[in-house]
Amino acid sequence: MKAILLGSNGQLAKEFVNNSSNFNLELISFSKDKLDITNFFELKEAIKRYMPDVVLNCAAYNYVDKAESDWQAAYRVNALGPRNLAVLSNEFNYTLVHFSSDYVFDGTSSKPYLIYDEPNPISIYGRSKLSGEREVSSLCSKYYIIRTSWVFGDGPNSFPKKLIEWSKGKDNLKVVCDQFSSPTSARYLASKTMFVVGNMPYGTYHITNSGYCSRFEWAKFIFNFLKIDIEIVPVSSDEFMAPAKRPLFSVLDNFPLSSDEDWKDSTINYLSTSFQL
Ligand SMILES: NC(=O)C1=CN([C@@H]2O[C@H](COP(=O)(O)OP(=O)(O)OC[C@H]3O[C@@H](n4cnc5c(N)ncnc54)[C@H](OP(=O)(O)O)[C@@H]3O)[C@@H](O)[C@H]2O)C=CC1
Ligand SMILES: Cc1cn([C@H]2C[C@H](O)[C@@H](COP(=O)(O)OP(=O)(O)O[C@H]3O[C@@H](C)C(=O)[C@@H](O)[C@H]3O)O2)c(=O)[nH]c1=O
Repeated sequence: MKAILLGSNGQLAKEFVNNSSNFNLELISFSKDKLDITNFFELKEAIKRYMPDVVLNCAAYNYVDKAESDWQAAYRVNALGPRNLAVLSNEFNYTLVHFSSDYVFDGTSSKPYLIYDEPNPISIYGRSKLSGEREVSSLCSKYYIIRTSWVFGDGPNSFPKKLIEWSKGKDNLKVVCDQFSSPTSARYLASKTMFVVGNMPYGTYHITNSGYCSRFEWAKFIFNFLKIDIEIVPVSSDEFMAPAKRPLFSVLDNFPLSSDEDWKDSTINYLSTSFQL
């Protein structure tokens, strides 16, 4: 299967690139510098040139706090970019694989969100991602929208890597204990996405690792496993006065898919390879 991948320097993108032969993908990948998804004409040229069967859109504006002020950039990348890709999917007949977020939900539910539950984002980032979903589902027919949560993988932007940075030079670290979701490894997400593309009808899916935890529990798990001696102090989200509100409970029910790998196993695999234990 010939595929174009966009946003190739991201966490998820790297998993597709590194495992392309296992996934049977003849992959042509572009970083933001080489191909910007907000540039319709350059996108069209690339699509016309390579005529892919599939486009994997791993490009996104993921700066949740910054999006509150820099909202035009968030909508440009997370909504107008997917619009370009959806329009071109109709013209060139490729399947569009687009990724979205648990942050499209408001987090007030007491049970995991189904694909049929009504989104109600509470941040600009969440609204921009929901707008991207709507562009894709309304403008093209051959699409997969895949929502996921708390992705960790290669690169400095994953929560585990941020925790290590935040903890440097400290003997205690405050971590929020009132936000719950499923940490999801980029590796698992890429491989389950390929299963969906090969086996499931078009539409919207939830793909996450199984189980869930608070950010506090996840942090404790990570520092324990890495044997880093630091006190992790549970605090409420209010204590950080972050510009963007986060959903408090954004666990995604993977129905009708199964979720085959627990977040703890994925976290251990990731820590063992990323920190060369
Ligand atoms: N990370 C997470 O916790 C979660 C992510 N998701 C979604 O999953 C998908 C993959 O996320 P993840 O791998 O973590 O993302 P990353 O932030 O790791 O990677 C996104 C990539 O997109 C690039 N990019 C930004 N703007 C453009 C543009 N205009 N054109 C082309 N490329 C661009 C970025 O480049 P640069 O860095 O140079 O800007 C970056 O390399 C995204 O859709 C994301 O919204 C959903 C839930 C959770
Ligand atoms: C600095 C600091 C922050 N925090 C908290 C505040 C805030 O709730 C959270 C911020 O961490 P992050 O920046 O990783 O979180 P955030 O950017 O909100 O992560 C989200 O990213 C987007 C892309 C998604 O789609 C979501 O699924 C989710 O992964 O961490 C602590 O608990 N302790 C600290 O010392």
